[in-house]
Amino acid sequence: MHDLPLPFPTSPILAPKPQPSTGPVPNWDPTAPPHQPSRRAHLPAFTRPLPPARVGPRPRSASSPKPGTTNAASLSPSPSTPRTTTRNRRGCSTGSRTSKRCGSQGASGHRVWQPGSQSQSGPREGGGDGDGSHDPRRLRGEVEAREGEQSGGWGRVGAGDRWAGGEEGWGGKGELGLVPENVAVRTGEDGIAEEDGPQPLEGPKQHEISPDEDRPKPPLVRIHSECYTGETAWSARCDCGEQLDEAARLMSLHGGGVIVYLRQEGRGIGLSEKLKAYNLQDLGSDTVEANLLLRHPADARSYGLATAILLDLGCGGDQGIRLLTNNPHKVRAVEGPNREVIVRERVAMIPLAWKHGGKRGIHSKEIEQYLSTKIGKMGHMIND
Ligand SMILES: Nc1nc2c(ncn2[C@@H]2O[C@H](COP(=O)(O)OP(=O)(O)OP(=O)(O)O)[C@@H](O)[C@H]2O)c(=O)[nH]1
Repeated sequence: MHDLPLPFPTSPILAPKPQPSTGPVPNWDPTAPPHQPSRRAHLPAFTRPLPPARVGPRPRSASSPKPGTTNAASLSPSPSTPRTTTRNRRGCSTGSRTSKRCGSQGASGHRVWQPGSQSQSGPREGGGDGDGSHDPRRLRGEVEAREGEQSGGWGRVGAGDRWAGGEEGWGGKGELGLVPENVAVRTGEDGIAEEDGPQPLEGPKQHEISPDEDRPKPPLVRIHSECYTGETAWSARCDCGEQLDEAARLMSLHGGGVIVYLRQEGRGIGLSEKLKAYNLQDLGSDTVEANLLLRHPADARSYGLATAILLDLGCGGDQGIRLLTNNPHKVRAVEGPNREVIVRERVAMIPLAWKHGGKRGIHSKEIEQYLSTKIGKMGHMIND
């Protein structure tokens, strides 16, 4: 049977790509109006549909979806938040691009918190990195090109989940963790959730209303670069693992957010080259010098994919985002040349050891050198 293009995004896992037609379509009705494939049918399927919610049973209310249609109820920021997007039998979201809001359930079927309305902002004059890598049309192509490479998919983070791309683990060139209020974060001796950690379900209100404005704050966003050594092995050479957990913790306390996980290990040079750089650092080079000695740029990353992902989630427009970072280049890069995504606020990621006088977080000679090189040579702003 011929597969007509679907009017909603499909997961590469669940749905085969439509094959080009080689002949007349069986049962084709010549009197029927020509099929107009929707624009969405040709857009990349960034995400795969949510697995069944794992945050425990929820009482079914009269407005609960019927079996066969699902939505991300467990990620719903507020019981009063209208949920209009449902899924068809394939589990695909039927939400439309135009109605999508950053944080609302989007094309992927994921729900990320996003308050308020938004409109598209006009282009920014003379903005951007100037290297052309953030042209949204190019970004879209970049995502499409990478779609084929995706080995896993997208995941959300729910209670009990760690930072993995859903059930199949890491995958793809960029991954997304959607952080609901009941996110699980690491706790322990140096844990970050002990003192003022997330308060599941009974936690803070999902929509933070600032006193002087009646509209909610822009969503928190973390664009995180892969760091196997820091996040998985908890190396004391960098604070990457701490930053990832801290981002999740902050989002869990402040109504959710978006984590875009980019597979740009070692600032884009890859794990094996980063390990070579570590050897050079042991011989006295700093992180920048080590990269240069290995004939790599000091920072080989790009953020065009992150911009495209945020746009796909509806994070473009006037409301903007609050970006968790100390890296000014990241702020500029993620906005794109025409300021497709507006960073309204930079939220500093202060090392826990600095915040807590060395009582918490990572402390080592290496990390102090690592941080001082970031400040001195890469312009990072590690302050509030
Ligand atoms: N080449 C290299 N990469 C490193 C080193 N230490 C950590 N990384 C990588 O650096 C990336 C994290 O980037 P950072 O520069 O620490 O931080 P950032 O993302 O630019 O800035 P923040 O948003 O403030 O965290 C990850 O991909 C790590 O794997 C190192 O010594 N050498």
